[in-house]
Amino acid sequence: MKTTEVYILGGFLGSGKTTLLRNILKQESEAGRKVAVLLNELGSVSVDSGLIGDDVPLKELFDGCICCTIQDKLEVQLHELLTENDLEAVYIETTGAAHPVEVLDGIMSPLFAKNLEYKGIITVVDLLRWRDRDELSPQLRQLLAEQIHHADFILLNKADLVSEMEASQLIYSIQGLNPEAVCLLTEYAAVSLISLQQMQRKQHKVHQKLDVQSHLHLTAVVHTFEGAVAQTDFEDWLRALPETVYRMKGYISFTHSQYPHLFQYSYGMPMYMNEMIKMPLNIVIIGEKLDKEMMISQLKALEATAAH
Ligand SMILES: Nc1nc2c(ncn2[C@@H]2O[C@H](COP(=O)(O)OP(=O)(O)OP(=O)(O)O)[C@@H](O)[C@H]2O)c(=O)[nH]1
Repeated sequence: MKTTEVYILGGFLGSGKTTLLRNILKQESEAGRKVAVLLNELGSVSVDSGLIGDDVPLKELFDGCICCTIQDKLEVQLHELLTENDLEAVYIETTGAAHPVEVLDGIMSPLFAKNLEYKGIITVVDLLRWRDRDELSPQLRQLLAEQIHHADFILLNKADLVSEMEASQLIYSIQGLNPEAVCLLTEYAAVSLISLQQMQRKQHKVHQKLDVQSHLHLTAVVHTFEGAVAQTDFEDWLRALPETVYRMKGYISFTHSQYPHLFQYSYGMPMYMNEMIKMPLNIVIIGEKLDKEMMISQLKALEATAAH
């Protein structure tokens, strides 16, 4: 399997995600790249899939939001898409009510994390809704703010519906929540594919200038264990992790048992399940401000200690 780029399209209900997706697919098709789409709809009738051409492999996830109910299904469908098609990129349109951490968690499976190049989160913001955010419930306002905070690329959409003066005030407030993301004022989510493809490179440049610690965006670190580790050492390592590690999952082999354990970690709580077969010993770590090199070298050190 070759490496496939993965983009997450997020943003509140009605902000313009489908409009963006259609726009991207048109450009992808013109560029001759083979891409697929994962659509997540709330409810069980597909509305958006009719908008996508027949030549684009498509999987739909019904009845629930990627984050809450159907992560396992998402994993299977993504796996099928990746193995059945030689894909350049996968676009995942999330329900407007999805939290970015949960979505990234849903796609970063230890089974195929190595075949994915996670490019980032593109958030579409409806400028009218953002202007009138005080009318929303505190929970929804919080979700909108989180979607902006975690984005790597923000489309300030429906610019035609606000005045220039309003637009500049709204941009200012959005950049305040996420100074590092690329912000673009758009009408009907008109954005060039090239600028989306470059988003990581741009970020990278910014990082070099700034302190690595000030990096705000969600990161997924993937490590493959070569051997077993001692459970007590591993748990010491867990306890010392920063609070910005939100999720971990993977297969881990402990020195005391023959088969690996499925390991899940969510906001500080580890959970283990016995596996009865050999699994690839990949572990995925999701969080903010993660020091990838340091984490991997710490995990390697645990393996080295166990091997002696
Ligand atoms: N005026 C205006 N309307 C827009 C713009 N972008 C999208 N729309 C319209 O807004 C509506 C919602 O757009 P969608 O692309 O379906 O939004 P969505 O985020 O996919 O919506 P959900 O799937 O319900 O979450 C559609 O009627 C679009 O035509 C824009 O820039 N300006």
